[in-house]
Parts: sequence; structure tokens; C-alpha cells
Amino acid sequence: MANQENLPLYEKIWIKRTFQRAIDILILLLLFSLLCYRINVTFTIPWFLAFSCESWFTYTWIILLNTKWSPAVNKTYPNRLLQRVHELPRVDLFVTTADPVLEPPIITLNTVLSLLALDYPANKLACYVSDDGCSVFTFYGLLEASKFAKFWVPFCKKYNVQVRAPFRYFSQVTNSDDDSAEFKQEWLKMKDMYDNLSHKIEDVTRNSASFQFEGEFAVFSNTEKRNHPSIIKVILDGLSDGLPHLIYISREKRPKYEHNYKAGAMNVLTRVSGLMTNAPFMLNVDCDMVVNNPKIMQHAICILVDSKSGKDVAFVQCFQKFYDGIKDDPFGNQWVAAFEYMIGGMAGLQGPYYGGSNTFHRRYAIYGFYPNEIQHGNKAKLAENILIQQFGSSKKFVKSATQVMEGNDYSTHGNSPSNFIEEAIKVSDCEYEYGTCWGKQMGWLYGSISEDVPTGLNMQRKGWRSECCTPEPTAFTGCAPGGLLTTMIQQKRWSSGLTVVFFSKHSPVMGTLFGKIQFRAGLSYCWLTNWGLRSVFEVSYAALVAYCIITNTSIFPEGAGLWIPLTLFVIYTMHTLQEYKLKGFSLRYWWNNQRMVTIRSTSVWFIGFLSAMLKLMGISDTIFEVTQKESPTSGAAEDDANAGRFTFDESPAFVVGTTILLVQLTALVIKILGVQLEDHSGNECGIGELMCSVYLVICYWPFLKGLFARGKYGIALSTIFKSALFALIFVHFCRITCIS
Ligand SMILES: O=c1ccn([C@@H]2O[C@H](COP(=O)(O)OP(=O)(O)O[C@H]3O[C@H](CO)[C@@H](O)[C@H](O)[C@H]3O)[C@@H](O)[C@H]2O)c(=O)[nH]1
Ligand SMILES: [Mn+2]
Repeated sequence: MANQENLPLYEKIWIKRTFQRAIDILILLLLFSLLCYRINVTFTIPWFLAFSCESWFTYTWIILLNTKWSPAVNKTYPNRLLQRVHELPRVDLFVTTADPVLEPPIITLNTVLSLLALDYPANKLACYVSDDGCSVFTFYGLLEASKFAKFWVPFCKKYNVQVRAPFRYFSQVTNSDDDSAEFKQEWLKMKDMYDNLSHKIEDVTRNSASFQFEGEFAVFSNTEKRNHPSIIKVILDGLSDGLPHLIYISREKRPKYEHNYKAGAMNVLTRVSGLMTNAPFMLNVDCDMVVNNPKIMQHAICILVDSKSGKDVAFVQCFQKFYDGIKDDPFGNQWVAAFEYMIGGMAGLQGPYYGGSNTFHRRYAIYGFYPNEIQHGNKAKLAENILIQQFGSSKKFVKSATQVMEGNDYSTHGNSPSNFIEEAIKVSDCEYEYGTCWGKQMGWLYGSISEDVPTGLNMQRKGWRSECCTPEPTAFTGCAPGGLLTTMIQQKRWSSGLTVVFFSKHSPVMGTLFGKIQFRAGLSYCWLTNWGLRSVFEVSYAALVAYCIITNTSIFPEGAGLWIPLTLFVIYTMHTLQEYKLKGFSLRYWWNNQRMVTIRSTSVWFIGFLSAMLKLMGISDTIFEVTQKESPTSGAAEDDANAGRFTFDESPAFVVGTTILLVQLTALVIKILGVQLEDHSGNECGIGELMCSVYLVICYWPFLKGLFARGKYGIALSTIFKSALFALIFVHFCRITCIS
């Protein structure tokens, strides 16, 4: 038995990738030789620009290689946990939703149902739903779902169901002849009840005009999305039905107060749950991320409570995987390779970044403390007036926070969450955070629309580590953005938010220089936060290539020297292909992802970068555009043949991409017609520039088709006009610089 006690609850297993490392180094050497070659050549502006871009690409390669270099995965031992720990710790579950149209309530309900049915003692769980949409339908849906949960949760536990989100379950599992009669009967009953539930919700949303704002719903009658008081409702109070608590929260919003999007919502959830249940750990999921592995809680807890390595783990991150992804990932938004190689790589350093969803947080770390403060018992911190300054004026909340600091278990002693409603309303009001540390030094940080990354960085800066948790089956699955536009908007948001982080005081550079972020971990965060900046160099390079063709100059070495960039291109391509093949993906899958890397890094990332610059200069603010989630009942998903086709609309997100395409096409046409301008420097445009240009056109092929298609598959005329105008200005610019 004593022996048992010494066994760790989780272990880190290092992955060896010797062959890939060799290729990584080879690519690096080639990049260096290209740079050396440039240094030895006479100075011209295009050469200098090429040199700058290639230096940046080399830097990107170094930080990428650094990130991938020592990958690790964690193996967790839930059985040991159950033997060791007499009582499992409590966990508060947070779900955020913001818009009943973009995020249909039925999706949120399924996520909530899957959380309520977790394989974990129900009295240890409390589920909090934050509704930034202040939608009566979301609330109505949750009420109905809580009634259904009384049957659904026992059913899942009795038959050990794996997928506990009903819409996923009923689309995957049918009852077969092998099943017992009892199961079949119950299955049918459940399906019937679920169908009923989803019809009810569909009906109310469809007939929204005739909704009766009575009784429970009366508080919603005069609310506007951005102007309403706090509404907090205890839907299940966890004392009787053997189900976790379920609490609905719509924080106060007023037009003249910033609400800070998701970060603001998360901070309210943290405070309200602090009052009501104050669990030492909290799980946060987006409204579409349903539990796919009901035992996930045990796995994550193994890491967080491990007596040796777990103590300084601030958060445990599970990958964001997606259900019903379109075949071969046409929009490159399933992120499989990124998770495997980049996040897996970070897991071998100070830990993965916080990805916003599917994350288990240590409340203590979210409150802004350092990992060792708990042992040193930093008593100075306990003075009430200081705490009120940091945490805000609710004495009850400050008391709960003190308990977190002292590491005491805060037991609500069978107190129903309903007893705390008044205080909970107070801590979710707009004014509550005024003058406190919320969003600045602690909690979810404000200022970037990728709030997750700085929030994670803020903890790692204090010396916390993080860990990945990747049990089989996958912990959570969500709804991948359905089409090109949704993907582009999401990518733009990330690029913009990450750029703001890079230039803010929460930047990984600052964290490494002045905080406790380890050097290599800091570099890996640079890879992440440089997406926006990287696009500047990629767009410049694309422009440079076209410039060379149009003006008949060259940036690539001639003769034997041409082999350097050529070899680089071929080896790099083979290398990425091999990475995908290793994970069992098809050629098509690889190419789709490759193409999307080029498309997004030369278009929306660039727009995101520009909007970040405007924000940093104080000219305009960035807004969080919520990603649209497909409703499972809408049947809107396209038939298979068209699911992967690129669709466009008038969104400015497409202007940069279309411009790049038009510029490359113009350059190639000029070359083919032989009407290039004459440059007298004597080095003529060669095969290198042409290949780059053709490669770009191939990547942008779906856009090229879009130029000639109509309807939603065609690029809007207004986009084409704007892009053509930009392309003309560019060609004109080439002419004047060439002649002068
Ligand atoms: O004002 C807001 C805006 C958003 N959300 C919620 O935030 C979550 C994430 O929004 P979503 O549009 O689904 O973003 P994704 O594109 O999926 O977001 C990824 O990137 C975001 C940062 O850019 C993170 O916040 C997310 O957790 C992460 O999944 C959703 O549950 C929303 O309901 C709010 O609660 N309030
Ligand atoms: Mn999401």
C-alpha cells in the first residue's frame, strides 16, 4: 500500500522524432545559406526587402522548430486517483454563450447536458451558464433541459453511455437487435423525450413574437442585449435530484460600460461561483464543446492534484477537436497538425497555451497568486482592505477568496446557491470591477479579443506550468466553423488579438525578460503571437515577387545559387507532407491545409494585423465577432458535394486575398505577353520569381474560380472592383519606381 502512495498520478512521456529533427536542421541550414548568399550581393532595394523577409522566415522557422523540438504527452492514472483520494475535489463548470442566433440554444443545452452527466460525483459539480445574449430562449431551454436531465443523466450512467450530449448520441447510436429489451425501451423513451425537447425549443424560437413573458420569464420582458440588469437564476439546486447545481447568469450590461466580451463573462462566472460553491478547480468550455469522454474530469484531476508535479500546474488544457468536420478539412480549421506538433511540443516545455475552451483552471492561479505563495502563507496578502481593493467590495466574495488563498476547503454546508443570489447579482454588475484588479492582473485579462492567450501567459509569467490532457476517447468535441467566411472571421480575430498581445505588457518577450517564463517557452509563445506580424512579411514577399516579374528584375540567385531556394521549397514541402502522412492523413487533406496556411497568412491575418495596429494607435477598437455554430436540427449543412466549396460574400475579409491573386495574375500575363518594363540593372526576372507567383495562384485557385462563379460561390463584384483598383495602383507603382 505504501508503495502505491508513491506512484505518480500522471507521467510525462517524451516522443522521439529523430528523422524529423534532422530535416528541421537541414531546412534551417538552407535558410542560413540563402541569407549568407544575400549578404554577398550588391545592395538594391528589392534585394534588401527579400533579405528582410527571408530573415523573418528564418526567425519563424527557428521559433517553430524550438516549439516542436521536444514533444511530450501525459499519461494519467484515474484508477490510482480513486484509490488515493478519499474525496474527489469539487469542480465548477463554466459555459459561455453570447448570441442565440449564432449559437442556437439547443447547442448550449447539449453542452450543459453532457456536463451534468459527467462521470463524477454530482454533489461535487456545479454548472454555471453565462448568457451574454440575455436571451429568454436560452433560459427557457435550460429550464426544459433540466427537466430532461432528470431522466437523461441516470440513463447515461446506467448504460455507461460514452457520448452524453443527446444530439450526438442519437445521431451515432441506434438500438440494435443485440440490445436488451429493457435498453431498447428506454432508448426509445429517451429519444422521444429529446425530440420533444428540441421541438419545443424550435417552436418557441420560431414563434418568438408570441412568447409569454410571465412568471420566471418576466424579468426578460424589458431587456435589450446590451442594456439590462443582472439576471441570475438557480435552475437546479443540486440538493435533491442527484444532479449538479445548474445556474443561469446574464451579467448586467449598460451601453456606457465596456463589457469586455468573453473575458468579462468569465470573470463574472468566477465571482458568482466563488460565492455559491467556490470549488478549487473550474472547467471552462465554449457553448458548442460537448463532453465526449465522460471520464475526462478524473483524468484532469489526476494532473491537478498530483502531489509532486501537479502543484505548480495552473491549468490543464484539452485539445479542441471537432465533430462532423468536412472531409479532408477544406478550410484548414480542424487544426489537427497544429495540435499534434505545436501544442504537443509546448507540452514538453512550460506547457501548452490556454486555448479558451476545454480547460481546467486552478482557482487559486486565476486569482493571480504565485505557485509557492500557498506554502509560504503570504499573510500580508490577507489584510481585508487590500483584498477588497483587489477583488472588489463584496465582503462575502472576499471571504470566499481568503479561503481559496488559505487552501481551505470551503464547504457550502448544504447551503443552496439560491441563498447567494442577492450577493451574486452585486458581483455581476457593471460597476463591480471598477478600480479592482479584475482583467488587469487577475482573472481573464481584458484588452485583447484573444483573451485566452494573455490570461494563460499571465499565469505562466508567475512561474506556473500548464499541462495537456489527451485521453482516449477525445475529451471534448465542438462545432468547427462551417464555411470559408466563418473561418476567415475567426482567423482575423485571432491574428488581431494575438498581435495586440505581442505588443502589450503581457507579451511573451516581457514575460521571459522580467517574469518566470522559460526561454524556450517564451519563444514558443512568440510563434503564436506573431501570426499577425508574420503576415506582413508574407504579403511583402508576394508583392515583391510580382514586382520583379512586372519590372523584369530578380531577387533570386542565378545559376547554381538558384538551387538553394528550390531545394528549400522541395524539402519543406516534403517535410510537411510527411508530417500529415505520419498522422494518417490523405494527400488532399495535406494540400488543403497547406493552401489554407498560405491563404490565411496572406489575407485575413494581414487584416487582423492592420486592425490591431489601429487599436494600438488608439484609432479604432477591435470587436469580438462570435463564430457561427451550425444547429444540429437546422439541416443547413450542405450536401457533401458542395460542403467544401469556397463561398464568398461582400465581407472585406476577401479583398486582400483577391488583390493578391489579381496582382499575381497581372504579373504573369505581363510576362507571357512579353510587355515587361525594362530595368537596366542587368539581372532579369528568372524562373524563381515565376515559380513563386504560380505557386500563389495555385494556392488561390478557389478564389480564381470564385472570380468567374456567381451567387454565393462567386466573389462579390464590389470585392472584385476594390481589389482591381488596388492591383492597378500596385502596377502603377511598379512602373514609376522602375522608370525613375
Ligand atoms: O461577448 C462575448 C463573446 C463571446 N463569448 C463566448 O466566447 C466563446 C468563444 O467564442 P467563439 O465565437 O466560439 O470563438 P472561437 O472562434 O471558437 O474561439 C476560440 O478563440 C477565442 C479567442 O479568440 C476563445 O475565447 C475561445 O474560447 C476559443 O474557442 C463562446 O462560447 C461565446 O459564447 C461570450 O461569452 N461573450
Ligand atoms: Mn468556439
